[in-house]
Amino acid sequence: MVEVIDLSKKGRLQGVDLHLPAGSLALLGPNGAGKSTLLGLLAGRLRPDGGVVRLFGHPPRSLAAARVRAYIPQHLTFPSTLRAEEVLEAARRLKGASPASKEEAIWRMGLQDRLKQPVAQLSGGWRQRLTLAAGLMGYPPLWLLDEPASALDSEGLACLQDWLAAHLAMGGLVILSAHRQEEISRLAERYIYLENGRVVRQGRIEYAQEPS
Ligand SMILES: Nc1ncnc2c1ncn2[C@@H]1O[C@H](COP(=O)(O)OP(=O)(O)OP(=O)(O)O)[C@@H](O)[C@H]1O
Repeated sequence: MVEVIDLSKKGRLQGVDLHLPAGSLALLGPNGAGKSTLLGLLAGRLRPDGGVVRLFGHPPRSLAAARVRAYIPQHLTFPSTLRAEEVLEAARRLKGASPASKEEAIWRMGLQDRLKQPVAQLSGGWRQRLTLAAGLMGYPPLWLLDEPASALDSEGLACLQDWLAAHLAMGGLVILSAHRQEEISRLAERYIYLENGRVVRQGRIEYAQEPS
């Protein structure tokens, strides 16, 4: 459950309210509307100037909130000399996830044939798949994803869509930002539309497709 009441960040976000018991929510809006700011506040990376956030009852900067949340920012870099498999193993240890969770993350994002490659040699889309596999491994209940699909090809998007659907089927919660209509309709059930840091409309996404 995500609860947000009158959340503000000076010059970037104003008076945002959210009540999300489960399901997936897309943050929409033009460049600079405040989507990443809202995700950063939920992720505990930014301090609000006003308002309240509770993630499963926990304040976002608490350890308890960190345990229930995966946050994948727009630009995440790994040491370029590490191989993909080393990144995934480091993520597994950091999270205390099981080897089976790591294996699932690898096949969910179709990374089986890329494991030996150094991060520096991966294309942008494959790096994004690696980032998602490392970040979402072990199914923390809340996924906060900043433009998770912008670098993905259609196969990568299908991988993410299937994984996200499995997560939602288990009662998980996803908040993500997106621009392309294809991503929005395949990844989210509801949306809020931000302009100049304010929610100007919200509703259901009408043409959400079944996962492949
Ligand atoms: N570190 C920062 N310090 C101050 N203002 C910032 C900072 N980062 C972003 N902003 C401002 O906050 C506002 C919201 O930016 P934000 O990155 O949240 O928008 P966005 O909707 O995610 O945009 P995009 O679609 O381009 O990713 C913009 O006016 C931006 O210039």
